[in-house]
Amino acid sequence: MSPAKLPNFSGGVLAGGEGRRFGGLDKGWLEHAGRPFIEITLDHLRPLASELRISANRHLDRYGSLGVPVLRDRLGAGPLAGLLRLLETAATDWLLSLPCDALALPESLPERLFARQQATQADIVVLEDDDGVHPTVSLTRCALAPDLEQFLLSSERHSVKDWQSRHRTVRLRSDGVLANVNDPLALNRYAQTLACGSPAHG
Ligand SMILES: Nc1nc2c(ncn2[C@@H]2O[C@H](COP(=O)(O)OP(=O)(O)OP(=O)(O)O)[C@@H](O)[C@H]2O)c(=O)[nH]1
Repeated sequence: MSPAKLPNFSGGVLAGGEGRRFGGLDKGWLEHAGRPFIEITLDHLRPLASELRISANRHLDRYGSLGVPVLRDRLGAGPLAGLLRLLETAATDWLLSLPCDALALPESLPERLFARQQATQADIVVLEDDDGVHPTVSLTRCALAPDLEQFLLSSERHSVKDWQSRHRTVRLRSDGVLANVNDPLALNRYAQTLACGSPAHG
């Protein structure tokens, strides 16, 4: 699918986590190559999405200074809480979500997610690579927002995979690099592989 044929979609960056593996730092504001993670991640979506939003729970003014609406969680915990806010306020039928530490993405990811959705008529498409499934790198039908709200109200475990498994969810096998850096080791490894000229899985 060419960029010109992409359906309208909403781009959402999940940046509301506690960043425990980074010592509690706000991951969106960590830097790689002199740029905050949040800016690098937004750039993946900026040229293609019809609207962009950030889901965050601290440093709201700072996130707001990026010129993108910022949504604070209202219900639930973990990435699903952010996903709910992004889904229920989207002005489009589809949400493409990314974690705020998505420093590198497989090429043409939006086109490939939509192509997989159209081929399968799934409600959710999640990215999978050699490291496993990445539930927050996904395309989700926004009409699922009321179901997600019910799920958050009724379940104790707020696992993204558990919620996605209630719906027609398919995987998109990645044939490229996804660098989402969850801890300092992964960030160092990513920086080193870039310095050697060959980005590797993060
Ligand atoms: N809005 C929102 N986003 C969240 C929440 N928890 C995690 N996220 C985001 O979801 C994505 C995946 O989260 P994780 O990497 O599993 O968790 P994290 O809190 O960022 O990091 P750790 O504390 O080290 O596990 C990240 O981009 C987080 O910022 C939350 O409670 N609310």
